[in-house]
Amino acid sequence: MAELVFFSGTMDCGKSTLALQMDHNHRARGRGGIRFSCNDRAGDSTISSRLGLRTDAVEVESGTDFWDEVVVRRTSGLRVDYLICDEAQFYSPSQVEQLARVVDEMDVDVFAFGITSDFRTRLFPGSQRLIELADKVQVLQVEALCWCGRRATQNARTLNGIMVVEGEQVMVGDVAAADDAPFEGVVGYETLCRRHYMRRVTAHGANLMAGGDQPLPFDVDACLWPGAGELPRQ
Ligand SMILES: Nc1ncnc2c1ncn2[C@@H]1O[C@H](COP(=O)(O)OP(=O)(O)O)[C@@H](O)[C@H]1O
Ligand SMILES: Cc1cn([C@H]2C[C@H](O)[C@@H](COP(=O)(O)O)O2)c(=O)[nH]c1=O
Repeated sequence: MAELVFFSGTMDCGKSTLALQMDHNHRARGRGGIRFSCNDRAGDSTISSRLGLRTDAVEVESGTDFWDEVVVRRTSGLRVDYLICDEAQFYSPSQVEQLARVVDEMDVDVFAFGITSDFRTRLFPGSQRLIELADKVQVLQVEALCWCGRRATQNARTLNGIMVVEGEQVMVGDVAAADDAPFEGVVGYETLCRRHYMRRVTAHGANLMAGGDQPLPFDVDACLWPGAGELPRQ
């Protein structure tokens, strides 16, 4: 029996890598699938992994109807046994409902991959609907880490390395490597543990507080930015 599975986690925990691996494994056994993505960092109509893999995909737009996408291919004789749905946090709730219908009424497996919550810790509407409807929600085994070494559970948005809590929900961007200096005016992301998210301490902020010459991690938990410790307002 087909299933709707949501593989979820923070940014940079290996979701797109797993999406490409699952597609490869199913295809290698003769199954037919369609790859979808939405707003991938590498550009439209692409699934890209930070491990270096990159494959073409159908770009999901606001008018995309997953039911029609499967029907059109099956009608023209193509085999569709499964869908790979990357960046699924950006799909609309009604598109997620279409995915559930494709599973139940066409017996197509749907493997969806996406981040659960946004830079304000709020669920993306697409992720919320997936959590509500999925047969299984699987948290990825590879843990993204906070600069302090704890498991990262939050995706912070940064500007010049400083965490921001105001802005549009959707802003395509990437996480920086630990030794990259934050670029002037560039919006980025950083995975943080809840404690450092709540206190708004990014790696850059922690380095500044440590005087810049002390290797991380160190104990900055007594040092707080003004406003840190408050939950970001909606
Ligand atoms: N140079 C590297 N060597 C080994 N693993 C890497 C390297 N760069 C990235 N990775 C792995 O790739 C993961 C990110 O994979 P990716 O599929 O792009 O994540 P996601 O789609 O969840 O944002 C990292 O957590 C890390 O495990
Ligand atoms: C937290 C957050 C993230 N995004 C964007 C940034 C990236 O383009 C994607 C996540 O991609 P990944 O493959 O999981 O790294 O989402 C956003 O638009 N808004 C946010 O709040």
